Formats: sequence, C-alpha cells, structure tokens
Amino acid sequence: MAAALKFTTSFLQLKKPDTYSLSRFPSHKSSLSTKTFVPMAAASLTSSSRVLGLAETFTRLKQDGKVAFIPYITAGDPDLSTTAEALKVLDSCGSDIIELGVPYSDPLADGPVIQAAATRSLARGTNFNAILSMLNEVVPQLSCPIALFTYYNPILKRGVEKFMSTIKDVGVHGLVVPDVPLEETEFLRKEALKHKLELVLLTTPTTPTDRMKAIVEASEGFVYLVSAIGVTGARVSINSRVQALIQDIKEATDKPVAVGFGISKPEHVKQIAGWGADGVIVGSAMVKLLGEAKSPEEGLKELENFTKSLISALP
Ligand SMILES: O=P(O)(O)OC[C@@H](O)[C@@H](O)c1c[nH]c2ccccc12
Repeated sequence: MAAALKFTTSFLQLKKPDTYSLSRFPSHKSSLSTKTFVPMAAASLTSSSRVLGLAETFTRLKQDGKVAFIPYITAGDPDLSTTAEALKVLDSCGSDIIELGVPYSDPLADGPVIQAAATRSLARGTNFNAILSMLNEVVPQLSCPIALFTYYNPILKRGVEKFMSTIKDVGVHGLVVPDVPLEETEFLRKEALKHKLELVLLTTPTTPTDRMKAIVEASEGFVYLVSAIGVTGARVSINSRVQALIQDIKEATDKPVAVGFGISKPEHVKQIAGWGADGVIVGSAMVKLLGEAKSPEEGLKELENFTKSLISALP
C-alpha cells in the first residue's frame, strides 16, 4: 500500500499552538472508576524496571498464550490533555501497545473518522512539539510501549535523523509510516535501528508475495497486516481472506503479525485472534468515541468501557 500512496508535502502551518497542560484533569486515577484495573506491570514498575519494546511485548504475550491489543488514537483530538488521559486509560485497561497518530493535513490512507480527527486536532493548533512535550510527561507513567504513527512528510520536515532522536528521547518505542516510498524504506529502517526504534512495515491483501516477503523481512517489532483494501474505518465484517493472509505471512517469517483495518466489535477481535493473529489493532472505532463525545470526560469513559469490551474478547 505504501507504494500506492503518493507522498505529499502539504503539511499545514499550524495556528496558535495547543499548549499541553493536565490542569483540566485531576490525576487520572481519580478521573477513572475506582475499580480501574492497573496491570501488575504498571504496579510493579520501578525506576530500575523498564517498559518492553514492541517485539519483546509480543514475545512475552506469546509465552502466556495471549494476543496483543493495540489501540490507535489521534494526538490532540479533542485536545492534548485528553490524549494524555486517554493513553493512561488505554494502558490501565490492559492495552499491550498503543499507536499514537500524529495529525496530518493530507491523510491519504485514512477514512472519514480519522481524517476528521486530524482536522479537528490541527484546527486546535496541535503541533509536533506539543505532542512531544505531552509524551515526555506521560510515557513514564505507562506500562505499555508507544508506537508513533505518522505520515512520511512530518519526518522529512524535521529531518530523519533529528526526528528519530527526538521521539526516542521522549520514550517512544516504535514507528509506523504508511506512505514511505518503498525505495526509501531501507534508509528509514537503518536510522530507526540506529536509535533503537522499531519501524513497523505494512502489507496488504493485494501485496505481491515477493514484496510481502521483503516487507516482513524488513519489518521490526511486528508485521502490520492491513485486512482490507482501501482506507481505515470500521467495517461490518472482517475480510475472511485475512485467515489465509496471516498463514502466508507466518510461512514467510516468525515475526508477530498484527491485523488492523475495520476491527470494531468484540466478535471481530475474537475472530482475528482465532485465525492466528498475534495482535489486533483498533483505530477508527476508538477515535470516534473520543472525538465525537459530548465532553472529554464522557469520551474517556466510553473509551474505557469499549476497550474493556474488546480486550475481554481476546483469549
Ligand atoms: O481505523 P481502523 O479501521 O480500526 O484501522 C486501524 C488504523 O486506524 C490505524 O492503524 C491507522 C491509522 N491511520 C492509518 C493509516 C494507514 C494504516 C493504518 C492506520
């Protein structure tokens, strides 16, 4: 899919930056129901212990016979303070990896829900530096790793080397770039490896076998299997071809395979886990709850309930 996506340079010049401050929320514990589960890992996190990376997370889950739950949300929608709380809610509910999207003005691979979220976030003035300062404060409070999700243009604007060192400094573990041209993937991968970042690559139902094999060979952390043709967005049902696609990938690599696109119900999660996926990725359904709620507090509560309903469907 990456090669199909032309890469654009129309990154919006942002208006008044959305400064990040948690002042709107008391400590997130009190903004969540008292029975909120805090995973043992978080409870036992000390200054000496560290958050596992993406590949390590899958290794640990596989040893426990578990499937990774990987939510995606758009940074700054409805605002960065809510994003900070949402990251903690998703972590406290037991998410294994969180994909955090950098809003972009030309999100070619995104459907209407995530496009609207990016538009709202950019209209608020969300910028990359504000996202970094939020992450700098929130990542140390999380027990699961963050995979930053960005289109290629914001990386090029900052410079690949500078981009990689900057996100590493705030504790990001992985990177997902859906529109990096195939011929530039190797360079991006080398720079990511230099900064101990895991660059996750994507394969799709229409990716030729030879190219899929090259992608899974080069992908770090896990392989992202896009389940459907087209753009992101909740689907009524999941393409039954995904089962065979997962097996094809597993014949080509021992790396974990996580499936995304369209997943929006517990039965989707159960189905994909039953097909042998090592992880499930849910974006639009999460983004919709957060971005379209009557208030941030309501959005966070709905996000918590929805996340728990999906995680409870995993083995
Ligand atoms: O939104 P969905 O259909 O649940 O799919 C996950 C997706 O949101 C997330 O992984 C993602 C957000 N934007 C993307 C662009 C390309 C590939 C993947 C993505």
